[in-house]
Amino acid sequence: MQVVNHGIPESLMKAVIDGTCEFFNLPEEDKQEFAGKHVLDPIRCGTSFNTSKENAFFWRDYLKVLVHPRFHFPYKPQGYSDIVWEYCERSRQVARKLLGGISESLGLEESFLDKALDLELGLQTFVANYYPRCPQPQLAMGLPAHSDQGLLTILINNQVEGLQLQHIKANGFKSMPFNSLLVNTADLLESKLLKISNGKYKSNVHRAVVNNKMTRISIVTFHGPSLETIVSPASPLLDSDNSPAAYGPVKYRDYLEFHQSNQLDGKSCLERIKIRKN
Ligand SMILES: O=C(O)CCC(=O)C(=O)O
Ligand SMILES: [Fe+2]
Repeated sequence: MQVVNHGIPESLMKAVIDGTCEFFNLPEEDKQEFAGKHVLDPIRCGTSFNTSKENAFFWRDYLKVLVHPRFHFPYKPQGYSDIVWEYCERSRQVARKLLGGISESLGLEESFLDKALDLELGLQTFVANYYPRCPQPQLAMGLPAHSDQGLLTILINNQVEGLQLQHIKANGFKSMPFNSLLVNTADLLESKLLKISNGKYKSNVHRAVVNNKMTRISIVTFHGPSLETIVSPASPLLDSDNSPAAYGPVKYRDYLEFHQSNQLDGKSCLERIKIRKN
């Protein structure tokens, strides 16, 4: 979905994009300091998605940082951290407001998901994606088709087209307009609500393509429950005969670790927690 009137100033979004551009233009040895080793390290930057598992790399550099409940961030370039802190605060407010609306749309109290998923201590991850100009874009991919982990993701970019959403009916991918705040519904929202809400909140599958004219930057904030939350279908919505649980309970920390340690491949992680019927 696209969100307008979200209250995040355009100047702040632009400052985040500019700071990101400066970060990726730092000398390689400066960025190495933030490389990180484990998928749950608070600051990690690198290339592709998971180079230890991939044979061919994606045309993408990234910076991934855990920004809530504790804010971490690289200390350079100067001023980048303060700008991102402000942006993350505001995007988290937008995400919580949207999750309140989603709760209500399912006939639950506005605060239902907030309380059930402990969003006060919710994990928020900031990801900056940097896709350099690519001489042969038809031979490369920025990020392959995937669904996001977490509940909701909020995305902005530097006004360069590249994000494509999968359209089941059209049997293909369609480009998204590039000038709005884009919200993707992510895996845990599906696991909590699929079937129960008649598929109203499926996690959407998307990918990022590259081009040969301009570098593309996207900023994605992932909003999830607290790491210790056990996510399972919302009990007020379950009815053991008509709407049985479609997904098994999973601790968010385990799901996140699993998602980040594998290759990006459609919804394969969500499939792992699906309850199979014999
Ligand atoms: O760059 C984009 O538009 C998509 C990024 C994305 O899907 C992600 O970081 O999960
Ligand atoms: Fe994504």
